[in-house]
Amino acid sequence: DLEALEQEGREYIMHLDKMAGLRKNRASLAEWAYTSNITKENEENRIQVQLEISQQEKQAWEETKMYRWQDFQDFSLRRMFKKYSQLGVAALPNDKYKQLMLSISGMESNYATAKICSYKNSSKCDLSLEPDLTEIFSKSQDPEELKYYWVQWHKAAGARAKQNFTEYVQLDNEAAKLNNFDDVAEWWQSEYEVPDFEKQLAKIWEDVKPLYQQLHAYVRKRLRDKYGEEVVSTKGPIPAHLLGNMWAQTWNNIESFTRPYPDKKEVDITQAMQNQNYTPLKMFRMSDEFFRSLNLTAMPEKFWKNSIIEKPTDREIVCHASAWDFYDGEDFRIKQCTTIDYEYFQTTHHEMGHVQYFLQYKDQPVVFRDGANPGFHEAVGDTIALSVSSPKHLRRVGLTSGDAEDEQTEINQLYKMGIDKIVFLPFAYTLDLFRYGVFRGKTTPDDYNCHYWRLREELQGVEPPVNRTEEDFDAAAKYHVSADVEYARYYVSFIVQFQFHRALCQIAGEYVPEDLTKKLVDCDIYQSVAAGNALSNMLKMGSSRPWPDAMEALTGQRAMRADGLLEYFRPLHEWLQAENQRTGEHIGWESSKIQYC
Ligand SMILES: C=C(C[SeH])C(=O)N1CCC[C@H]1C(=O)O
Ligand SMILES: [Zn+2]
Repeated sequence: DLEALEQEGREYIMHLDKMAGLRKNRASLAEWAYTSNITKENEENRIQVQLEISQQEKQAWEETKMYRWQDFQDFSLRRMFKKYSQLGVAALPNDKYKQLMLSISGMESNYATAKICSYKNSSKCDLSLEPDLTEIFSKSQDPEELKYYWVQWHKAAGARAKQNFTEYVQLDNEAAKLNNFDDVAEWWQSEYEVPDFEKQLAKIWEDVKPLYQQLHAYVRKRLRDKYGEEVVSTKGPIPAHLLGNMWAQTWNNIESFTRPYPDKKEVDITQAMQNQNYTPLKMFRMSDEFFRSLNLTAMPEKFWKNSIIEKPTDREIVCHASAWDFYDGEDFRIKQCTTIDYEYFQTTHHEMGHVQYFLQYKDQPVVFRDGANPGFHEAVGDTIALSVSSPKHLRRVGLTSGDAEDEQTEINQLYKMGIDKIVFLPFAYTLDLFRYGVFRGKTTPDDYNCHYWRLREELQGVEPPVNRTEEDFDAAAKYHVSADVEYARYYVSFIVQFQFHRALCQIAGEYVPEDLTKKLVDCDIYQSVAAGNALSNMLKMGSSRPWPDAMEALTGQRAMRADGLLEYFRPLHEWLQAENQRTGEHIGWESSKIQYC
């Protein structure tokens, strides 16, 4: 009878889940070995292990299909079977699977090991993206120097990846079809378990665009004031190399000379950290202490032993920050090439947020040890960082001296947060709108670059510093495109983190709507056990329930909405509208004069 069949199914899937945990542990160890020591041998070993594991997964998948799990009564049991019924890339025949793995690791190792020659000394050709080019982009205010490094990096990391990328698209789409998806775009979107995901992304952009356009207009004016009309036009897009970041995805590095009230005290966290001899380990200890202050879980012993928090000098590694779950309930790691600056202070909290999520759901079945959706996993650390970057918290930890919270200081603070959080949204939206078009075949290899820049101009209002051709492939100059990492997760994260932050601040008694002594911009949930417990209740669920259930557990809302972000930035939005009115700055941008199609 059905009861007995269901019980048999339960015993089968729990055993399968334990085996899956061992496979994922083995796969993670092989991938860690490769990305923390990039050698041909470690690459071959990683691919060999992935191949063996894909055989075992294929075997298990054949057995799982035999069960009539759709008729089972138990919701969680059905959900486990549903997840195990999707084989993934292992559905490819061996030779194609291997080819796909080679094309992705070819792009990723090219990105991680690319070296650029110095602008000032053409015989010095050992500059890496991290920390060298990142530091130059954070400090240089020489448009010619920035243009040189922008062009060199996009040649080395972008153009050189075009062949591998074209192969990867072909093979990954074949894998998608073997999993009953039309293409990889549909496969990626299925992770969000809502039928109208792409429409939701568009709706959020519609809600945020007016605020973005005001901020874009203000920044363009301040950049034109500094670099002149020849370099920054009055009504055109902003040249992408002048925004302090290789991909123009966050603009924090131009805060010092664009902030609204320059005569208010400079809040240079990077300088303060360096003056106080911060070390990478201190940054990690401070982040761990914040999580513990919320009654969340301390980083386990193995974390401190196995993590890599500084760039090694004796080998090549993948520097792009990452957090790792080894699926054995005790081995969790972070790998990043920490530098002592505000940006990496944020990144450290971001990565620790991933590990905290791992710790909170570690007693779930392996198949549920995942974010409620990929955006949730990206939002945990950032939500904590919203408290850490508040003036109140920075004063608490001694990174800024006291300054009365007057209106001008508050606008400067919201501006600092806005050139991080608001400007990121059109960038993130572009990256996956571009790849959706590629996977759907609307964008072919002959128009990769044209379509990429058309989207970046239309949504972000930026333009390349020089003309582009189809010899270039600028999208792959961004880690996630070269590493086959979906990016809509960050777009979702930058929206839901404000919904999480607002809920946690209310629980902590730090935010009371309409109470001017309890403003959202000043909220710091540090040491609030009540907030920590509410966050823990959501994180413990992992992916065991559809994400609207998880979101409702913490915020009472079941939908992803821009209202949290818009509420947080409302005073800035009003200020920008008045300021752009005062200066008569053109809102929006006319088409670029740079050739790229
Ligand atoms: C820090 C990570 C590792 Se999940 C990252 O890739 N992030 C964090 C924010 C956006 C995105 C990026 O750097 O492009
Ligand atoms: Zn992340």
